[in-house]
Amino acid sequence: MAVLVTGGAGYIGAHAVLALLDAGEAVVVLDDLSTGVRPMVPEGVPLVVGDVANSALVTRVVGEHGVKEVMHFAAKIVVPESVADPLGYYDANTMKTRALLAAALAAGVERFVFSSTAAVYGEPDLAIIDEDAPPAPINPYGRSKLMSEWMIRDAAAAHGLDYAILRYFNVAGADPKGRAGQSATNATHLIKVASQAALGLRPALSIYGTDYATPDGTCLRDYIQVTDLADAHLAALRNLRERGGRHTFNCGYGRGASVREVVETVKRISGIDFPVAEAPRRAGDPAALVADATRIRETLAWEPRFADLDTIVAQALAWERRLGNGAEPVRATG
Ligand SMILES: NC(=O)c1ccc[n+]([C@@H]2O[C@H](COP(=O)([O-])OP(=O)(O)OC[C@H]3O[C@@H](n4cnc5c(N)ncnc54)[C@H](O)[C@@H]3O)[C@@H](O)[C@H]2O)c1
Ligand SMILES: O=c1ccn([C@@H]2O[C@H](COP(=O)(O)OP(=O)(O)O[C@H]3O[C@H](CO)[C@@H](O)[C@H](O)[C@H]3O)[C@@H](O)[C@H]2O)c(=O)[nH]1
Repeated sequence: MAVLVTGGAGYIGAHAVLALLDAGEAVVVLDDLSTGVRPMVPEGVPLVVGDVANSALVTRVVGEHGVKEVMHFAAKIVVPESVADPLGYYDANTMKTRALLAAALAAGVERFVFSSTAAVYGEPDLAIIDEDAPPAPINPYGRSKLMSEWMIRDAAAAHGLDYAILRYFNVAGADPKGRAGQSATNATHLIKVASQAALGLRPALSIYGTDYATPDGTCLRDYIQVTDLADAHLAALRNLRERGGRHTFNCGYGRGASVREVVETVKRISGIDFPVAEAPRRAGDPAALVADATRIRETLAWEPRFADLDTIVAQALAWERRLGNGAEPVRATG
């Protein structure tokens, strides 16, 4: 009986695959390789190249691998792209999740773990957000994910599915053993971009907005290390197996770091003083997004192992060095 991981050749999905393998679970990956890369799927793990909306394919994979559980990571994830191409995002994230859900339910899947996002909260009044805060996404990406959450809840109520919706805050860092990391070439995430600037792979870094109502004027984010996040998925799955249920969990640490703090940390850890420019605000950026993570800690007994920003940055730099050297990601052995 294998866990079906959609998007398992992508950044977070690949780390979830490693966490599952490390825990002795069988895994099958379904990925269309639109942003994911084949070498991120460890040796020995079946990779089915295809679309999550291909119902016949999903039915076949579920049947052939005895799948009862799905972790659904596959999505488009770039916020500005979602503003430029909203219908593309509703198709990729909302409609394809609907198709996957329908095929999975019809094929007998019992448990579903879904990648949602802090973007469902929009621009919250409160700096620290718990799961009961009213969702109010401010861009098509966040709305495409919120609609998926609603579909999962409704389908679960009608068809008896157990689920965990995980709302990630800002995901960063890399596998501590160096087996995986953020490999996308056009990534826009701050820690990735700053690491590339430190290694000379980008000429400079721009800080978007220095006039926010935050202690140093730059945005605050709750950066969660990707292996800790993968562990949270495993804990959520085990909880569903043991107790069933329907859950929504914030995934973060409950503390914010400013853009300036992140930039200073990357400079200090790398020992490289790369050029930094102050630029206007980026459209759609809330001033602060910090998770109240009480629920996931209490319900799943989830204990982060890599919550320190220095550690996260060191991992991101190590991974970037490896990619900068032209090396392919290592094929992990699990
Ligand atoms: N990176 C973050 O900070 C962040 C924050 C919140 C939520 N998320 C969510 O986490 C999930 C994973 O994000 P990521 O950062 O690993 O992105 P990613 O782009 O690295 O991974 C997405 C993977 O899904 C695959 N994929 C996309 N559409 C597909 C389809 N129709 N069929 C099959 N495969 C498909 C891609 O090839 C890729 O391997 C997404 O659902 C994203 O919305 C990410
Ligand atoms: O070159 C850069 C890149 C980013 N930032 C700033 O850094 C902060 C973090 O930005 P980024 O790393 O792009 O993440 P977010 O825009 O916060 O969004 C991420 O985190 C969200 C959850 O909090 C997820 O929904 C999104 O998918 C994910 O991209 C923001 O204030 C940006 O303005 C800069 O100043 N310069």
